[in-house]
Amino acid sequence: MSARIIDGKAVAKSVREDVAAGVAALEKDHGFTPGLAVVLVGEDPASQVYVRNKGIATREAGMRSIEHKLPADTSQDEVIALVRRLNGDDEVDGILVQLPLPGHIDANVVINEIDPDKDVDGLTEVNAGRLVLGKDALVPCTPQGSILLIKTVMEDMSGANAVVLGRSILVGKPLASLLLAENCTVTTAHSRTKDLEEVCRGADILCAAVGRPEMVKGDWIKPGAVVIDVGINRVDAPEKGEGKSRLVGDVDYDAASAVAGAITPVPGGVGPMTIACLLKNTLTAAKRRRGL
Ligand SMILES: Nc1nc(=O)c2c([nH]1)NC[C@@H]1CN(c3ccc(C(=O)N[C@@H](CCC(=O)O)C(=O)O)cc3)C=[N+]21
Repeated sequence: MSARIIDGKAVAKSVREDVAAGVAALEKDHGFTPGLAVVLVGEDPASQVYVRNKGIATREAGMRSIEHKLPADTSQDEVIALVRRLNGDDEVDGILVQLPLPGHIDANVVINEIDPDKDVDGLTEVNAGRLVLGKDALVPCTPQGSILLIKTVMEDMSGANAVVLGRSILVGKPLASLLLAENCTVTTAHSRTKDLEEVCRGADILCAAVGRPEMVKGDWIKPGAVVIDVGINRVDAPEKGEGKSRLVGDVDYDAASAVAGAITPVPGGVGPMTIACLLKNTLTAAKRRRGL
């Protein structure tokens, strides 16, 4: 059997179209346009690409993109001062501080300065608390996108065994909370988990978010399972030529897709959903801030 391929790019496109329609409706009915502020500190090339892509996607959805690029030696206090200014700026509905930050800046401190109602990454303590308590949170984008992808192939997750591989603050922990909210029986597995392969083999929904290239093998997967590969790892690809690289997930895709019922590819799976959900959160934040 060969797994159904979950087309993250296509689902992301449809989410972005919905957001664009929502933005247009806000303009028409209420006369305002949501704005997303992105803060980038330093010149990390990968981060520059992400920030550029976010700006393009934001404008494509009809929203305003406000970009703040600060030099690598900007002090933590200066970054905090900027975040506070954006908190107080009524034209700004969402704030994203691009991670990672340079080593001399404590990301935790900076992130928690963001007004929780503008925290479109869902990374503040307030939004993490809201998520766990089942209140209206701004939900972290990658886990939110993962849930949307599962829903395209599974109508009802109720009672399903969901295994999340990885316990990061960005993905693993919030994803486990979201799966629980969908009435799954949730196991969070990690580097200390005993009999990891056996735990994975019990999963009706297996989400891999560990950042280890192709760690999950085909025989770890229950036949027919839904496999969500959150990993984006760049590995050498000498077969493509000297010095070339390619992207792989945390799952051995070829082996897994022979066993799974449905699977997300890398690239083209969860990645595109992250940006789509960022736009979705920005629209949500803009509406909630105005009591709509
Ligand atoms: N505050 C903050 N929020 C973030 O959400 C955040 C961040 N910092 N720092 C960096 C990571 C990384 N990230 C990605 C988003 C989309 C793709 C994506 O669309 N990837 C494409 C492939 C892109 C390629 O070809 O390189 C795909 O998987 O198909 C990847 C990675 C968001 N991040």
